[in-house]
Amino acid sequence: MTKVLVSDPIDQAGIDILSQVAQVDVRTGLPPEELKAIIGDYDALMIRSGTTVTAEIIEAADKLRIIGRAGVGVDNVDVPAATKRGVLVVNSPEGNTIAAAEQALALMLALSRHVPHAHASTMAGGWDRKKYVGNELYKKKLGVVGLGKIGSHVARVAKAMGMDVMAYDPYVSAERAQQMQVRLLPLPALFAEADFVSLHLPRTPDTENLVNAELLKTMKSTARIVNCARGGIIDEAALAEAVENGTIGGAALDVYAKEPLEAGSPLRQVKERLILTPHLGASTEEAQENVAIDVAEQIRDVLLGLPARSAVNIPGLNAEVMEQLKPHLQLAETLGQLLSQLAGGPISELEVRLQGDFAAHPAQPLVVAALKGLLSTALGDSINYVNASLEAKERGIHVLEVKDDASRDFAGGSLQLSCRNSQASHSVTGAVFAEGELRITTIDEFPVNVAPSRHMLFTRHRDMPGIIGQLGSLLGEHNVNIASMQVGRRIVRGDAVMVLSLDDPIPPSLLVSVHAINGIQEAHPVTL
Ligand SMILES: NC(=O)c1ccc[n+]([C@@H]2O[C@H](COP(=O)([O-])OP(=O)(O)OC[C@H]3O[C@@H](n4cnc5c(N)ncnc54)[C@H](O)[C@@H]3O)[C@@H](O)[C@H]2O)c1
Ligand SMILES: O=C(O)[C@H](O)COP(=O)(O)O
Repeated sequence: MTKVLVSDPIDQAGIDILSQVAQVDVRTGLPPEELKAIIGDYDALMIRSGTTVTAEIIEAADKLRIIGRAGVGVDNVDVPAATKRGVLVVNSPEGNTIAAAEQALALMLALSRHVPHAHASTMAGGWDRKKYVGNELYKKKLGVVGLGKIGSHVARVAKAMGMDVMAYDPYVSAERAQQMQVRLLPLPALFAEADFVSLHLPRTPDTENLVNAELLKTMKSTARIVNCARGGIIDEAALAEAVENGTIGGAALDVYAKEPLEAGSPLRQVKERLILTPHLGASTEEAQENVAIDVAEQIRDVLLGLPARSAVNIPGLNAEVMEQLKPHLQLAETLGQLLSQLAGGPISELEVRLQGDFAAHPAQPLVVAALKGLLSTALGDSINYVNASLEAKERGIHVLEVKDDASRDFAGGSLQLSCRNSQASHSVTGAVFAEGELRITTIDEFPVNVAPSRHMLFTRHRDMPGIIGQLGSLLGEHNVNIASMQVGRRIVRGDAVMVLSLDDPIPPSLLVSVHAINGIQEAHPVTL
């Protein structure tokens, strides 16, 4: 029975989808040791930010095929460790965009009007109208750091509220900023000019403690900062001090370097002009339903053998590409399998050549598929689209991609894989014919026209009378049935190749006899 573990609170809509294909166990708040102890039973894991999926947990996950993050950030998953193990990681890149943007806007408004403190004071019996005089957002300068999905929505709404919006994002073009009517500024200038700063960038080694004591000192003493992105981007001790000392006008945080926020955090000591929420950016009913459905559908699909649409660790190979390129990927994988069996040993170089109309397709997915096929002979089921490139790199396979749209051998083009190792080089070419039918069209540059089949035998031999008959009789004597046979040669009585599609595999003892036939130089049994 396929089993899915849900280890964080997930909307019921997601559980219902998973239940269509698997037994779903919801066990939230598991300590890491307990998660490690049970993960080996599960085919899929669905999480939010509450579960940390370490390399140790992935190592213990013998059956795990997919980790689904019902949200955006996968910084709580050791993605390289998952990739190495061939475990797919998927997320929901857009399901909570609006929720997170609205949380940032809510905190900006709450900060500028002292909403939480005024509420607490009123609830405590007070009626302090003077202390809580605030500021308007209208005509104030907002600096958005990270103009991605959430940052862009914040910028749009802020503009509609009459704010003057500036942004810092080293990866956003001037055209995009112009389209959004946002001024792009360097980070120091943005911090110096802003009345409000809202952070919407990921936490990476580059962005860790990006907002430190030094940068805070450059802000206006009335300026306020909001972080609904990730903890660790702001130095929390420096921020607590800057708010306490009046270096800046206030701050609102939804995310923290360590979550849950530690009891002894200096942030908890700040009494005024600081608002803290417990990572609620994505916590709307709408966003939770969106991300749960988005990720549960992907887990369901992957468990059914279908591609995922938002895979984090196979960039460029989403469901749409997989669907469009299905026969082409299948061809690349088949040619990879065939090539590795012809080579019969380690390969140091693989060339993937997209010829004619094939060159119009993106090369990367075809390279990944070719590598998966190539490595599956040695690594079996442990190799997949997730870890194929990494495994190839670790094995020192140098990959060359070539697009040659001038070569016009077939309508639709062709794909050629060539490999080199210390002893020899081999090449195979294939094409996708009408109705997605696959064909092997050359072997070591000899022309053939063969549909791949489960069991095959490839020979290199001298083109001379009697060889085909001898081989046919030999296989017949050993009860190996030949489904089809083809010979490819470039010159009469020169070197030739023979391709046999067989109904049965060739036993090793029979292969010795095949090699013994006079004129046969090489014989490679192939299983696809
Ligand atoms: N508080 C929450 O509950 C919550 C919810 C959703 C997302 N998030 C977080 O919000 C952040 C933004 O999410 P998104 O969906 O908009 O992501 P996104 O990928 O669409 O946008 C991130 C933007 O940051 C920019 N960026 C990267 N490095 C930068 C740097 N050094 N300086 C400035 N900009 C940089 C990127 O170019 C990109 O435009 C992420 O960290 C995400 O994890 C938090
Ligand atoms: O990255 C995200 O999607 C947000 O931080 C939301 O996290 P959550 O799913 O734990 O609320």
